[in-house]
Amino acid sequence: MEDKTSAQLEEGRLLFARDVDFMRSAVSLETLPPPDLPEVCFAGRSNVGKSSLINALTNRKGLARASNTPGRTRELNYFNVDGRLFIVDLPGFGYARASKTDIARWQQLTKAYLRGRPGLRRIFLLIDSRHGIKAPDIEVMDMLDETAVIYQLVLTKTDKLKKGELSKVAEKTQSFIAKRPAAFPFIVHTSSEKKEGLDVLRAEIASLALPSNLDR
Ligand SMILES: Nc1nc2c(ncn2[C@@H]2O[C@H](COP(=O)(O)OP(=O)(O)OP(=O)(O)O)[C@@H](O)[C@H]2O)c(=O)[nH]1
Ligand SMILES: [Mg+2]
Repeated sequence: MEDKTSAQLEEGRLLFARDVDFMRSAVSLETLPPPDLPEVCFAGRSNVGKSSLINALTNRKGLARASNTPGRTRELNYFNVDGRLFIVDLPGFGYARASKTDIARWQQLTKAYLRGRPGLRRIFLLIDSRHGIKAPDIEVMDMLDETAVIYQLVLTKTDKLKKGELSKVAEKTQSFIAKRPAAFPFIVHTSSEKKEGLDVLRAEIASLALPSNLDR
């Protein structure tokens, strides 16, 4: 994991200490908000912990709807962080308890979004640390490697693993992305449950946001 300076960590903490508001749910590319701010999104297989991580980062339990049932998030949910950045909670891929038509529609929307959204500064691709990188993740990375948007891997639910197990997964994941052209070279380890790795992720996100009012 990347070392952040104390100034970077502080910048991240300050950003997330400010207002974070749910903005809108979009079910089509036409209903996305105008791309007026830089944005980052949380992508990953169903149930990997995208919504929980947004709640943990913002310290707001019910902000993004998390659930035990895979396929909980079905729209692109926009959050406005202090007027400086959008965070987008994406529907998961790889599973959904819904009709085939619905699944196809969500996935088409998500893919179109990931490929062509103006203002999208980084895709955080979440990987369940218990499972590691799976075929559907590779499919998404293949697609992203063809685009100019950088994606960064985030290992989630690290509280479920013993230290030794986690270092093995981390090592494997790190060597996997070393060969990927659009992958950000550092992975982040997080536990929303134990609130670990959040400050590093906050700092990374803050580095992509507009400068704060004070600096503007
Ligand atoms: N132990 C543990 N469980 C977690 C963690 N993060 C999420 N979970 C659990 O994993 C399940 C799925 O979490 P969500 O945040 O809803 O996952 P998601 O990726 O948003 O799922 P979809 O919206 O279906 O794509 C929930 O039961 C969470 O409580 C974590 O850090 N540790
Ligand atoms: Mg979700």
